[in-house]
Amino acid sequence: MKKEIEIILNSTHDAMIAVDSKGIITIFNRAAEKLTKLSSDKAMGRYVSDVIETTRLPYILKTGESELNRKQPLGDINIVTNRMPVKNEKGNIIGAIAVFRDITEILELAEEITDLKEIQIMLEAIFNSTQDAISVVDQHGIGVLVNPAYTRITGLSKEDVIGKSCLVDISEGESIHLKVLESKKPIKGARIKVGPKKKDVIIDAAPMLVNGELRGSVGVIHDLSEIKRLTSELDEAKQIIRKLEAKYTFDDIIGSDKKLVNAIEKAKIAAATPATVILRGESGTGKELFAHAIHNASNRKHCQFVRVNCAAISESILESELFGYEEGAFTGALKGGKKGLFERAHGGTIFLDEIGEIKMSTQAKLLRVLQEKEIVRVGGTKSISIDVRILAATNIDLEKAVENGRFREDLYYRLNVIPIRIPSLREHKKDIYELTRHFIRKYNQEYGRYVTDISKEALEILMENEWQGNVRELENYIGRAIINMKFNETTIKSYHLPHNGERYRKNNIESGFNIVKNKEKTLSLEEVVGEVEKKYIEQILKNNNYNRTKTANELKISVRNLYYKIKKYGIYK
Ligand SMILES: Nc1ncnc2c1ncn2[C@@H]1O[C@H](COP(=O)(O)OP(=O)(O)OP(=O)(O)O)[C@@H](O)[C@H]1O
Repeated sequence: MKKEIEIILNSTHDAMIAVDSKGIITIFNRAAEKLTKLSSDKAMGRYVSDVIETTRLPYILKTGESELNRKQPLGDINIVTNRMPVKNEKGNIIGAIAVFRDITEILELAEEITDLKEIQIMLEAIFNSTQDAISVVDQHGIGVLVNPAYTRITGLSKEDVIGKSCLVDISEGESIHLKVLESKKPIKGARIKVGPKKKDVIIDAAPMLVNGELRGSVGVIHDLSEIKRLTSELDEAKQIIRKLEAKYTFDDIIGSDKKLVNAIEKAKIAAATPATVILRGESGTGKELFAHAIHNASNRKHCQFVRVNCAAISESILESELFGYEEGAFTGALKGGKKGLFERAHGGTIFLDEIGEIKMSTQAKLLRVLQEKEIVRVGGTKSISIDVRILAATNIDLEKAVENGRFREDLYYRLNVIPIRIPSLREHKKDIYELTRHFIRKYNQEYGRYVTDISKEALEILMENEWQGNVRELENYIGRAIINMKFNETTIKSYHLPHNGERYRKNNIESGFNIVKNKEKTLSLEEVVGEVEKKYIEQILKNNNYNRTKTANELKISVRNLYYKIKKYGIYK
């Protein structure tokens, strides 16, 4: 029997030490040897505290109390111990026993579990807060996980998809999850429609492989309307940036007619001086093109070129845009104030387009800049000196505006240092062929076409046109003609030329009502008026080849009001 007990004691992983009533060691098993690194020969028959200090067995002998699950370090390991007295039938203490176990590994495991829990919490936070929807399915294509963004984008809740086939959320297109599960390969940029609202989305999906075994598929769903919105914001930003750099030079001005060449020669001379230049001419004649060329031929070409469309910015903010403002100048003013465009153009050129549209009080401030070469920020008192070359442009009769008291005479003279009149296209029709070929080359690049020329008959039609919208109108006209051509056609023929004006005009109001008629739900009166107004403005702008002054005149509204509406409705050329 003694032998059997010995085998049991030595085969358990728990270390065991027993003592008699005097504290002399009577049991010291293999696990105890391993743990204490002592052989049982050296331990057996000795007083326990002489062998190991930490057993506390003498204390148990004395008090007769048990100590259970006590955790403590032992050398460089951690142990958990149970200690208890051994009593006879009468209840007298005849010995004590200590059973202990190495829990270092368990503690390390627990630490790892805590780390894993933290990672899990972090992943959950990312999963729940990302703007992109995430959907996870198992290897059979059954939904297992979706995040809140998934519900926001698709309109489907967890309950709608979890435990269900991955086909439930698709309203148009194929299941990308199924394709991934089938091919075990990732798919990028797939476009489908999801949910009851048929949301347009782009999906990137990848297989989940654990040790090479397919366990499911994870899909990230991007809201396409959001991407479209961001792209259009980016386009807008690019438009603004484009306006901040002068990209044309005199080489980009096409034409050899004497009137145009005279204007170019005058502009080249002006470019070599620091003098203020005013560019006069109808809309679309190339005033901005000339302004770019003058800047790029001047010694300021390496500094900023800032273009300000004085008609496009509302009167109330034009001043603060031009001259900047001090902190607290008005409600909504930025902390620390803001630099104006004149300060930003310091060392460079400012191009004040549509200068005839600015109100009298701003004209007074502008005069000061021209006279004193300094500005005062809105809400400020300090003068800031600036070194900016001024180029201005207008298509209105400034002399008449002076006569009517709408434009300051002193400012007129200050601006009129070097006036350059750019001829209307009617005055240099001879250049139409050269310009047409120039625009053909431009659109070939833009549209990836191989148009080489224009036929004699088509050119004759161009020569007969009045070109109220000048070179801009011709440019758009050629663009539309090229769109009308088949891909294998290389010469613009008369039948490619768009029919102008009247035909479109007749249909304007009708097409305006059609948009309203075709709507699925009943729109509010304001929405209907807005839709028709937008469509109508777009049409008239198109008829006038985007000549804003002419469009405003036809619509009988101010140019500024037209700019406001163009911005409000997001009308782009
Ligand atoms: N001589 C020319 N050679 C080549 N392109 C030209 C020429 N004149 C005008 N253009 C082109 O015609 C379009 C209109 O020109 P631009 O914007 O300079 O006119 P603008 O007189 O400033 O018009 P607006 O008064 O309406 O602002 C531009 O795309 C410009 O590049």
